[in-house]
Amino acid sequence: MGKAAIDYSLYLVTGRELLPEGKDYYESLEEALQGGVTVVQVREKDTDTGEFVEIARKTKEITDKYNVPLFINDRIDVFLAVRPAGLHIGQSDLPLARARELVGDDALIGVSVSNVDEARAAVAGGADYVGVGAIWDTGSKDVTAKLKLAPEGAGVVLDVLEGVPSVAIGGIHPPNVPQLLHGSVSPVNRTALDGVAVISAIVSSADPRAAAAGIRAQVDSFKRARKTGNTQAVFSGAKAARTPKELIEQSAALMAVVRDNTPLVHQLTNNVVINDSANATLAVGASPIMATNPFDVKDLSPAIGALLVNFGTITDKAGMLVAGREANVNRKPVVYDPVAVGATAFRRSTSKELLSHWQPTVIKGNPAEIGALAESTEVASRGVDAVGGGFANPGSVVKVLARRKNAIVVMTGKHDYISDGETVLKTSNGVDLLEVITGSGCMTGTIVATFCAAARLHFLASNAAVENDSQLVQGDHLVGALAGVLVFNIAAELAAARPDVKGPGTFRAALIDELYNVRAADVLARAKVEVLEV
Ligand SMILES: Cc1ncc(COP(=O)(O)OP(=O)(O)O)c(N)n1
Ligand SMILES: Cc1ncsc1CCOP(=O)(O)O
Repeated sequence: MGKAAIDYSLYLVTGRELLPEGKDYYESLEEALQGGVTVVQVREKDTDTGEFVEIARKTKEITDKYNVPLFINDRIDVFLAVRPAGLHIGQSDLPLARARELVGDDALIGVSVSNVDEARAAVAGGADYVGVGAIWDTGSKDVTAKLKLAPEGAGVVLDVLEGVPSVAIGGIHPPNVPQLLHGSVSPVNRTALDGVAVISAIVSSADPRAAAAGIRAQVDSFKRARKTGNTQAVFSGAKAARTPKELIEQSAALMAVVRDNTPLVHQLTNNVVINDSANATLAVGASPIMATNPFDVKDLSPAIGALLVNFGTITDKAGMLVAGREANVNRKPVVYDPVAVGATAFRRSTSKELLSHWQPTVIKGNPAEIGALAESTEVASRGVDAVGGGFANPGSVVKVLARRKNAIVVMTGKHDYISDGETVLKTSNGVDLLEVITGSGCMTGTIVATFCAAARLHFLASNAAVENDSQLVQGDHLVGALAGVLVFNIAAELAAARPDVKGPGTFRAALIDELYNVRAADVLARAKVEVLEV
């Protein structure tokens, strides 16, 4: 008998110790199955063999009723006593080759992997699926000393699986499922997870049916969209190759969307630029809100058009963590500006923490910041500024980083480079005076966030009836990012050309004026955009 194909969408690992008080294990299991669990693994860490076998046997009776495959965690003896669909083993358990000899060729074997080497070995050894983790910290198992992969780390593992199915495990709960699914799409092959494995998200719930149904719906909608959507550039919403003229026209069109809708642009930004950023937001026709308190930002999230997280002075990390997570939950664009991220170890670790907590839609930085995120040593940073001549191939740097982070990447400079991991754009607007006022890069982030809000609103207005979960945040954010860069730089050009501008001080005031005055016609006439790759 051959192996049956398994739907790994929602993989329940049991944990009787986590049941709510008074909740019966078998009752919880059955409700979870009714909610849509597709695979079950019995995991008993401190149970005598006899009792483990009895629990596994009864569990199998229930899973059989729902036609759901059952796995046994770690214990070959329990597997052999009960003969369910398969065995799940970790790196310190029975070796895969020995396990295969004992269970036979018809049984399935799942293997836990936490890095590329373990994943390659599991694939070579004939694993039927891999459990990738731990993704995040969890109270269900002590993973304190272990590296937590976060969605990005899981994506790197998915690239070496050669078609072997995968589930992610560790700290997975409904609010982070969309971030996990979208953020772990692999950088090279664009492979996605086949499912999520959870203990506490279902077992600890008083209503496991509803808990399971909620997560199952999240996984199903992601999978549906992957099947039907454009999987090449799912995070930008780009559907087809476009000419520079089309991209410029689409960018200019978003200016009216901003002015007609006045989106609320929530900004956690540094205290050097907070006032200029708020004024720049108002000038282009949007509405700034600069709230930083974690309690405040959670309530605000449903109402905002977009979120900007600029960590220039990193005074509000708690607010940044909550605001980004809530923006993901509410499916709002998140623009991340990792100011001077390469300059200190603290900044690097804070950036890692933020990006493991939420999924950005756009990452905007100067060459030093983008280089630091890409772990490149080609461009160094001095404080908040980039030094040196720049990257030999800037288009490739933004494209590779975009694929790794599953985000649009904008690298600012004399020329700006923008990529969604497929298309690479180069823009050449702006003026030298931008370099002698503080916060011009931060204001670019603000205006990019504003136009990403518009890109989402534009999508929702024109596709109201269309289900499209292929993106975490709907809308064409490649164009949102491009529009932000163009509007800001063209306003700067208009400001610099004014006869009343004599230097940085007058330029700064004129820039706010011209962000207010700049029109679609100016963008159409002045935008310099090249498509380097499609
Ligand atoms: C689906 C899935 N993935 C990973 C694990 C972890 O297994 P292991 O590494 O053997 O650790 P323990 O579960 O034994 O603590 C899993 N159980 N299931
Ligand atoms: C068994 C296991 N292996 C890695 S993390 C983990 C625990 C997952 O539990 P939870 O879903 O409650 O975080």
